[in-house]
Amino acid sequence: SVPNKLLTLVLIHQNTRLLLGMKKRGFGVGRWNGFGGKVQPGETILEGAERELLEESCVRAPDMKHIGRIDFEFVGEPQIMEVHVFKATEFEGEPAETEEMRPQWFDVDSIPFNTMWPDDVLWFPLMLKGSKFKGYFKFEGMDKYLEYNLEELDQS
Ligand SMILES: NNC(=O)c1cnc2ccc(F)cc2c1N
Repeated sequence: SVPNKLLTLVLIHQNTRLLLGMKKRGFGVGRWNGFGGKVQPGETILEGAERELLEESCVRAPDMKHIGRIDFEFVGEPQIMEVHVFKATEFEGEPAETEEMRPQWFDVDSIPFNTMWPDDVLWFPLMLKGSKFKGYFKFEGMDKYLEYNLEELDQS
């Protein structure tokens, strides 16, 4: 009974384009991803998301909204990774490369799923269409999930 590890993930979705970053080091290195990371003690999940977005991409997105939560379990690890997903449409500044991330715009019809986490292809459509969602994936290693569930939540 270990408390979940709180993480954030921010996607900037502007009309037909999506901002992703190539992770240059650390967890998920070599994959295109949204921006985010660990929530620090004393900050809210939203504050953590805003901080990580700025640190990793050099932009701010004051209109970001919480759109989902996905819990990731890894076989053999007691701590569940609780990822809170946020989406923004507006941003301030210019996306710029940092030590962590190389940002790039992708058309929503050509998202590079083959160089992303394998679960993204399942829930990105929900994120792109504006649904709220809750998911769970059990991973064995970094490239394969053994089980999952994913549900769209009522907006009402
Ligand atoms: N954009 N997708 C993610 O950020 C993502 C996807 N899958 C994961 C699976 C296990 C994990 F620990 C983290 C992620 C994750 N951050």
